[in-house]
Amino acid sequence: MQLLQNILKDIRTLEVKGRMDVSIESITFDSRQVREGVAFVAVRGVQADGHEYIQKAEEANAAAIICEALPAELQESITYVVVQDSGEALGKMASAFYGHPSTKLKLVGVTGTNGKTSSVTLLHKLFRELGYHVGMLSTVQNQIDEEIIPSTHTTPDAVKLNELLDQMVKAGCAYCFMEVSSHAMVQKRVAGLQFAGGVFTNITHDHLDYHKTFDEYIKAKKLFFDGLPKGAFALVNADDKRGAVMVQNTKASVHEFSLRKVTEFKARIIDNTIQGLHLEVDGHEVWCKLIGAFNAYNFLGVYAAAVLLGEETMEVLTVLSSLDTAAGRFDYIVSDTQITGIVDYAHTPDALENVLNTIQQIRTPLQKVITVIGCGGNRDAGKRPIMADIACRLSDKVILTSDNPRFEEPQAILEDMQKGVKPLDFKKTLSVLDRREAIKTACVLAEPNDIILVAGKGHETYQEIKGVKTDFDDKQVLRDMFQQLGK
Ligand SMILES: CC(=O)N[C@H]1[C@@H](OP(=O)(O)OP(=O)(O)OC[C@H]2O[C@@H](n3ccc(=O)[nH]c3=O)[C@H](O)[C@@H]2O)O[C@H](CO)[C@@H](O)[C@@H]1O[C@H](C)C(=O)N[C@@H](C)C(=O)N[C@H](CCC(=O)O)C(=O)O
Ligand SMILES: Nc1ncnc2c1ncn2[C@@H]1O[C@H](COP(=O)(O)OP(=O)(O)OP(=O)(O)O)[C@@H](O)[C@H]1O
Ligand SMILES: N[C@H](CCC[C@H](N)C(=O)O)C(=O)O
Ligand SMILES: [Mg+2]
Repeated sequence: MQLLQNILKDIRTLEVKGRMDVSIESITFDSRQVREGVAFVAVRGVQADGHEYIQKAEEANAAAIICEALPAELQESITYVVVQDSGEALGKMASAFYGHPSTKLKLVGVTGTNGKTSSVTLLHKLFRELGYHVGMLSTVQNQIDEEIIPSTHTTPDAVKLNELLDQMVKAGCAYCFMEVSSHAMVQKRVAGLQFAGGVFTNITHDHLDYHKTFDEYIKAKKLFFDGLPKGAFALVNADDKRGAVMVQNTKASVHEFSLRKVTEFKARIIDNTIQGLHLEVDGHEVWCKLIGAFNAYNFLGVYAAAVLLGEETMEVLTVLSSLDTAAGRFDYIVSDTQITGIVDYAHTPDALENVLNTIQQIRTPLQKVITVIGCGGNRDAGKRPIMADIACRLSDKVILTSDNPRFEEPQAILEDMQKGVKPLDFKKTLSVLDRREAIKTACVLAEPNDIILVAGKGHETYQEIKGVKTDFDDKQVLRDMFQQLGK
């Protein structure tokens, strides 16, 4: 319970109608959650405008309504507050409501197209091993030490986010490592948070359904670094050509890591095998369980962040070398006939290319590569033909299929992908709409020692069709098919 005036202390209000000393039991941006004592914040979204639900919030006896424009008629019993940007106000209000939890631990955000989950998972495991209580917010799951809290978004909404940070503070966490998505930046889900540091992994094609242009997508990611305070660190991958742009206007101290240039933190890949990476990091030789050149970036970024947070170099490298990454990232099983089935969350062109390049680097000339790939519905359609083309270029056989069609027609998504298949590759490509059947087909086609890559869903344990999620786990399906087919 908090007084409205305390929650709004750091927010510039344009107009106030009613008492500011009312008690607020909770904050919501969803009229369906409004009860007596609740403050409703009207936010403009993609599907709807929260301002259209102000009447619903009034009917549900909201204590206060925070909005960008007042409704025509006001209720006596409700306090109305007009702000410039209600999304930003929501973030700051949520932070104040929970007593600014982000200032009571060290909060580090990781942003970029790929590698966020891998990085925060490694950071969480590393700092646990170093003896700290640690929180994590990620696409796969949120965590407070070993307690798992299911996650619905890569970056939760501002209210949930501050509630989780508050729980972390109460559990004695010294750190929280979180993913910061570009959607979160545009929607100001992290407004009002105090970050101790930020990490940029890379930026490539994704989410253009939402951001419209690549420039807008870059701007969304850059906003995160623009907002970092003095005293925080801004750590960027200098091998990504947008690394420098990210930190152009930041007040934080800039640090770089690279595999190709001479920067403060640097690494070199000595060997890259299915057992893991052999690296040289800042002059020290290390082996790690992570697979693929792209994971050398994740390893180096995590190492650099830990050193910037004051940890000792050798201790960090020793612990990191023993860690696994997140579930569903280059996760593999080997069948009785030595077929390797890899499950990976590559759902962007860059990720798919990286994973397939890794497979090409570690396979023997006799091993065929069979790729099963789909693209999500109601998401960036531009990446569909590109991903199909990459799959064809780097595999011996490709099975195009479905990946969370959501509200789109699976067949239409498949046709978008097929447009990327070059005539020369028609022969190596099959389209199998049903994902289970597609994985089965890959297993039927595979001969002993071959490699099957099932890409796009990684850790996900469902298939989402028309708003309904049904159980589906790529790794389990692979296991079942190997067994069923006696492979
Ligand atoms: C496109 C997008 O990001 N949408 C998010 C957004 O919803 P929206 O803008 O569609 O909201 P809306 O339906 O237009 O409604 C506008 C406002 O009216 C309110 N409303 C609506 C109906 C009603 O009856 N009453 C009411 O008050 C809503 O609560 C909302 O505040 O705000 C919601 C609340 O925070 C999010 O749950 C929702 O995430 C949807 C489910 C989603 O799928 N988001 C994905 C794309 C996403 O956020 N992904 C990123 C990145 C993924 C990655 O690459 O890792 C993530 O961080 O997860
Ligand atoms: N540093 C990296 N650079 C390029 N590709 C990567 C990198 N790390 C991981 N990948 C690839 O991207 C996929 C997704 O990785 P990860 O889950 O860590 O990214 P993410 O940024 O969290 O993605 P999302 O935005 O969906 O949450 C992996 O399965 C792998 O194929
Ligand atoms: N976080 C990503 C996940 C995509 C995963 C893929 N399986 C799909 O459903 O498109 C997104 O929301 O775009
Ligand atoms: Mg993620």
